[in-house]
Amino acid sequence: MADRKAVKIVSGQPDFLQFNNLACETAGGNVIFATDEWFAPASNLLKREPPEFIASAFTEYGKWMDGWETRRKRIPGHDWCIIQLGVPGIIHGLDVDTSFFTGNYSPSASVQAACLDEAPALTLEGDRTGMAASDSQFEAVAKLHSELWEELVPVTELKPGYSDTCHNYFPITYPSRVTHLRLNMYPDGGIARLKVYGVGQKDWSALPTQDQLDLVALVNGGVCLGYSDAHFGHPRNMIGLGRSANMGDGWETARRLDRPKNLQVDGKGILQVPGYEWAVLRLGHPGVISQIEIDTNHFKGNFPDSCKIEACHLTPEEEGKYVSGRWSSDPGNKWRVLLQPQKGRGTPTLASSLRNETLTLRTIVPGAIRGVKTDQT
Ligand SMILES: NC(=O)NC(NC(N)=O)C(=O)[O-]
Repeated sequence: MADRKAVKIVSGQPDFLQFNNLACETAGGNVIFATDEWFAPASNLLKREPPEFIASAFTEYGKWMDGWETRRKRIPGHDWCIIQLGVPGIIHGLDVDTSFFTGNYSPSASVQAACLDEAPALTLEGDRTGMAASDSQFEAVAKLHSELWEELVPVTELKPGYSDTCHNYFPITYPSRVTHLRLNMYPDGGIARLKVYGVGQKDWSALPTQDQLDLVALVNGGVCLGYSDAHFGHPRNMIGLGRSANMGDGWETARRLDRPKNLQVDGKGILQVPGYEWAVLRLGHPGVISQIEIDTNHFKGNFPDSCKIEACHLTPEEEGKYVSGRWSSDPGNKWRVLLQPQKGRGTPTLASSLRNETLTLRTIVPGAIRGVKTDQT
């Protein structure tokens, strides 16, 4: 396989950024409680869009900020909020992003985790003014639930929200499934986003084996393990919840700017652009694949010329051998074609041509799907 680029790990950035954001609002993440939301609501922490700063924007509460920002504390205690993950799972890393909070960022933070079958029964309503609850009431709620929480990140100084310091990355080694996080700010201040990078973990034991479901979906534990290019959109977007809102919600590569020197004409006189883009996705569970949907919604002038899907079953050890940037080689001759190359369509979707196509490769029990996307001309 001609490899355009190895998986891109931008130098200095942690590997865990490749995983899914399990707390993102588009994955169903939700803030269920916050001690104070005077300047800006905690729900902003989970927004998918990068934080913004609008110098002229003020509200009746103060400067408009794109994040969670509490008042300057004049009483003992600290501010905290509880986040219900959209996709419960194993967490590999956190980004506490303080973008644009400079004179008002939270100086320190800690993060706790819990696995709760039900959301904690919080007796206090968080309110914007924070006036409804006295500090002792807040402390009572905190204490009530203290046995639920295990420490993921101890109290740690944060860096301010300038462009070169705003990402406060924390690699996490915590082997248990997490459903809820508690983010603590010491004592108060602002944080723009909390990104929770990990892999969803579903309880498969409760599901009948004959049920059809999307094995690669983020909510079912699917994850992108590698790709050739993610210039405009990461391939993990393909496995998000529901249909995409716009092009930014899909996988989009950069144009191959080296095209002119690589153009070839085949035996039939048809122009060919050699090479292709690829992404490797691990399924949430091994299974028999009977249907594939490839949705090119919104990609009209830039949909892929064609695509092909290959599948294989890999043990964790075998996967480990591939992961070190060597997805382009196939030493074990493992990959089998699941979907022969299909011509893409810009509109409305390629899915319409595949939705009814049943692939009955009953002899293959894939543990991964490899999607291969050619570049447009
Ligand atoms: N200019 C500010 O941001 N002031 C205050 N914050 C907001 N959002 O108004 C503060 O707490 O420092």
